Amino acid sequence: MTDRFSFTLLKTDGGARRGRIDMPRGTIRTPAFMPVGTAGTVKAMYPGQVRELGADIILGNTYHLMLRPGAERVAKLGGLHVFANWPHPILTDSGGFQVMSLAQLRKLDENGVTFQSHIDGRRYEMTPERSVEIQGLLDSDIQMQLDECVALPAEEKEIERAMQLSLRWAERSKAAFGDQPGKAIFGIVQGGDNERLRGESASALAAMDFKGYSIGGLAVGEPQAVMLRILEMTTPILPREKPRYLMGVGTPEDIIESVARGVDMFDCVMPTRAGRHGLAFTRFGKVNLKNARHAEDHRPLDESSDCPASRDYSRAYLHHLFKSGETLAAMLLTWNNLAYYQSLMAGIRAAIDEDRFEKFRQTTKAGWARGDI
Ligand SMILES: O=c1[nH]cnc2cc3nc(NCc4cccs4)[nH]c3cc12
Repeated sequence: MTDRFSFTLLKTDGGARRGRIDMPRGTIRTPAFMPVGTAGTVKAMYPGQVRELGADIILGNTYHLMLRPGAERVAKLGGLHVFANWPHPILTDSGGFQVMSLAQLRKLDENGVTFQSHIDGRRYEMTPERSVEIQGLLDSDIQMQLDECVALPAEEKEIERAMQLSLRWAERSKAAFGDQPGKAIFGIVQGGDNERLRGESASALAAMDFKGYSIGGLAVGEPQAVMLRILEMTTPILPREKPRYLMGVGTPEDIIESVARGVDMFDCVMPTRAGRHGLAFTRFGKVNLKNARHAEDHRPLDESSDCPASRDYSRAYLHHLFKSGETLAAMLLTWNNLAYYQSLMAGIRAAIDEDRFEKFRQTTKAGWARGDI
């Protein structure tokens, strides 16, 4: 066990990195996928189940938790780990991204962003200092600076304005966080799809000596090629000995291509949200269980899987559950999808350990391309 945050780069294989983050609440094996637990729950899953699948860390959303049940209330109840019965590391977003995508009547200025709750219309002010205070009240292990993510496509001067503001907010967030050895705050690289601005943002943040670096402003609808091009020129500018976290990414293909370009940590609602809507992720690609072609298919999703949801239920039954709107539908497909994502991450980590990442990447992509037989 350790009393402080530390990242160890264990091995590289081409651009892919194998590492580990040691924190007081546990170790995070990288490359890592963080299931999203927005309101203090990974939807349709028990915490113990999420852990059994191999998740070392989950994500919580500051925006949702500050509105309901409230950061001070979570603190009064012992912090998010006690409240949600997840004793392992938790990473929280700063809330800024959700404010801009969910809240009403948002006003952003130098000091921060004021907004009205999408739940009850109450007014809030989010500043770099308040965001860090809220993440502290949640007892978050890995915290994010407050930033401004612009939607693409956008004018260069608009991207520059938001990137420069985010750098000023990075300084303020880091100052507010202070010195907490057992926790970490990450800077967030912005700059849209503009390589000059991305370089300026990454270089300036590297000089601020954060414990880790998030790459923001992506997975906001841009083509995958744009995301990968930005990654290719950004990760080499970030300190090699610190973790890189690509926010909001992604599909299994996005993840494997981003690992190849030096990313260590991922989070995405894809496996959980898509699962609730009938989309199964498997090693032979995606399967839409609402499709009538499954109505009499007695095969499970993947008989070779060690996950009961993938192995012990027929596609016909899963199809029936979705058509009937049964609660178990979301439970089983979320379970399958998170099992698949964690098995993909375990496969990536083992492949890097054994110097066969490129082979793993080709074989895995071929499996998806083969499609669902
Ligand atoms: O620049 C960012 N700053 C702070 N949080 C983020 C979260 C992000 N999540 C996505 N994509 C996944 C999405 C989830 C919901 C809408 S897009 N992109 C993201 C970018 C940022």
